Amino acid sequence: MNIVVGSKNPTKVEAARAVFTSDSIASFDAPSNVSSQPITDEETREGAINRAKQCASNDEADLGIGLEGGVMEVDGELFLCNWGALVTKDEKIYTASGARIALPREFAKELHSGKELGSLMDGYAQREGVSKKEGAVGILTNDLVSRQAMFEHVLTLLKGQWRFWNK
Ligand SMILES: O=c1[nH]c(=O)c2ncn([C@@H]3O[C@H](COP(=O)(O)OP(=O)(O)OP(=O)(O)O)[C@@H](O)[C@H]3O)c2[nH]1
Repeated sequence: MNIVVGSKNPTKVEAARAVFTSDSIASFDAPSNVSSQPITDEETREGAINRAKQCASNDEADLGIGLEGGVMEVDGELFLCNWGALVTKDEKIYTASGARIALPREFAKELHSGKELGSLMDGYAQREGVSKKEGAVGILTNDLVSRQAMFEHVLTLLKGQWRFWNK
C-alpha cells in the first residue's frame, strides 16, 4: 500500500515507517488549516484530519495520514496533546489521540497569546529543534517517552481501528 503522511517532521515520518512496516511511505508538508498552535483538542484533531484528507486525495495514495500537535486545558492546567487521523480513498476518517502530559505553568500566558510550543520548549530545555527530535514529551519525561514513540502509539491506534472496521 502507498501511504502519504502530511508532514516532513522526522518524528512523524519515522513513526509511520515504524508502524506501517510493509508499506511504502511518502510525505509532504500538508497545511493543517488551523492555527499554528492549536489550543484545544477539537482544533488539534481538525488539523490532523485536514492534513490526512489532503494526503488521501493524492493520486498515488491508498491511505492519507495527518498528525498534529497541540495543547488543551483541564481544570485550568495546560497539557500537551497530539492527534492523528487516517483517511481512506473512499473518505472514511479514523482518529486517535496520544498521551497527554502537563506543561510547565509558565507557558500558559505565551501559548494563549499565540506563541508556539516548539519554540517555548527549545528555550526551556536550552536545546534546538526539540519538536523534530525528542519533543516536549521527551523533555518532560526525562527522555523516557519520545515524540516519535508517542506518534507510533497514535499510528498503531489508527492502524488497529482501520483493520477492525475493514475486516
Ligand atoms: O517540542 C514539541 N514537542 C511536542 O510534542 C509538540 N507538540 C506540538 N508541538 C508544537 O506545537 C506546534 C504545532 O505542532 P505540529 O505538530 O502541527 O507542528 P510541527 O512543527 O511539530 O510539525 P509539522 O507542522 O512540520 O508537521 C508546533 O509549534 C510544535 O512545535 C510540540 N513541540
